[in-house]
Amino acid sequence: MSEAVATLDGWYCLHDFRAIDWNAWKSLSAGERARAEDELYGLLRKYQNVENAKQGSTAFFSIVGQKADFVFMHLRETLDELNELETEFNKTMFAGVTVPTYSFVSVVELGGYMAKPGTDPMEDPEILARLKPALPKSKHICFYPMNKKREGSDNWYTLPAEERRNYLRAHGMIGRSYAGKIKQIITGSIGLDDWEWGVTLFADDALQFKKIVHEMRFDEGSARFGEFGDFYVGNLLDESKMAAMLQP
Ligand code: VOV
Repeated sequence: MSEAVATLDGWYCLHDFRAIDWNAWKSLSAGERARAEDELYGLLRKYQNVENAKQGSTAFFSIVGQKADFVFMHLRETLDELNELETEFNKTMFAGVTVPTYSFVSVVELGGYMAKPGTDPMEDPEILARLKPALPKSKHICFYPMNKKREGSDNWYTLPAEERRNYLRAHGMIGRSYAGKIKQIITGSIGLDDWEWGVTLFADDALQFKKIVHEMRFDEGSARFGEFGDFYVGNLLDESKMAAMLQP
């Protein structure tokens, strides 16, 4: 049996994708729409307060294309809190005109492959900050789930740990060349959802998503072992942008 890597795990994560039922939204009266928006913006402010108190973080982005209209990416200490957030939103009037399209449950993860021997990573403030991060307010988001292949000789999980470490070192070198252009949050979902990881990228220039994913496809670790789900890409939302989007 190959040696399993010890992961470092941080905040739990829920990606909650919704579509807006535009006919239902337009059929509400002006008063009902105003109440629904007030309730939504009240929640956004509540999420911001949680982030200010460093008890979690929430990213709110529109989604381009037909897979969804917007996403909440929530990070919280416990799965219970994520459940409460979901239910709280579902009870709002605004949620009544949305349709859930996809969700992904995971936990912020750092692999132990690059761990420095003899040190306790949980004592390192830089690592703790990466496990419980404030989500970037970049202009764009890109999310996709992925697996590492388990087929015949291309089985990530039967590779010796040293070989996996070498692949990830090469992967990290490519990643580092995007410093300042892309921030990545890797969340682990083995045992939590239908894929093994969620990859969430943030950038001010959306073209950098295409560039990094393209470049990584040629890296042997991704070329041999990477399997990818649907891609979601979108733009940063706030109260005023959402209000403009919801203008009937
Ligand atoms: C934006 C840049 C960027 C950077 C700097 C970066 C660096 C690193 C390092 C150093 C490490 C190893 C962690 C450890 O062990 O300490 C990882 C780990 C990982 N990555 Fe990554 N990654 C990036 C970006 C980045 C992207 C764009 C993708 C998607 C891959 C693609 O083909 O589309 C990805 C995936 C992952 C995954 C799924 C893991 C976990 C693998 C495992 O088996 O555990 N990642 N990643």
